Amino acid sequence: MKIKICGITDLDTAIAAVEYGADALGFVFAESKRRITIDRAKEIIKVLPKNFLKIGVFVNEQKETIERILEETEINAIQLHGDESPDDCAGFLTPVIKAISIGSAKDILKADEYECEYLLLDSPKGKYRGGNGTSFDWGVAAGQKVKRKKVILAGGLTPGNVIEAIQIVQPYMVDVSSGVELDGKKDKEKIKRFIDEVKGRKRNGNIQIAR
Ligand SMILES: O=C(O)c1ccccc1NCC(=O)[C@H](O)[C@H](O)COP(=O)(O)O
Repeated sequence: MKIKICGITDLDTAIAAVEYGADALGFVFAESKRRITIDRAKEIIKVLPKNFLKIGVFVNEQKETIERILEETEINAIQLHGDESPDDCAGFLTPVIKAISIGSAKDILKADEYECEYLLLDSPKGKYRGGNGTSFDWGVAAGQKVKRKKVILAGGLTPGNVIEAIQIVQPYMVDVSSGVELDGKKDKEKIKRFIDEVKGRKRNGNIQIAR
């Protein structure tokens, strides 16, 4: 099971998350309380391992802007978290994650229209387009076959609920932001607890992972 920690804004947290065992970090370039500047992202990314998965999160952004940020920052995957069409998601040289808000099972079927490598299932949009700390009904996504795509589960995950969510949805990766924060800031202790839970470091028994 892979783990993405999203909404990284400082080097200390980024390094800690990598050391604890995160597989991917997300940097939000859209309107958000976690928005990061290109310069700050560059400072963090240059310290991270070259092949580590560094994901830029965008909402309805111009393709040229995304490509410029990719070039400047060495971000190596993009997450499109707005109303991007299948055409908007095509033609990038880096892997694309399309985020879909899940209200009902038919929302997952929309995914078939997209040719991207990853599909991120998130709760319906709140004030910003993501990172709202609310979950959707995981039962809706249980056992859904998403053709040719790796599923990333997001939305309201915490160290306390992530194992149940994994058991129900059986994703390829889990993604967390609010659930590893304290007073609106990333909290290293919570990040460690989240990662330890998912990696099974403090648990007895096995969880069945299908993908
Ligand atoms: O995190 C944000 O502030 C954000 C703002 C605008 C678009 C996307 C955003 N985050 C995307 C993510 O991948 C989050 O990790 C995902 O929505 C889950 O967030 P949370 O429910 O807070 O764990």
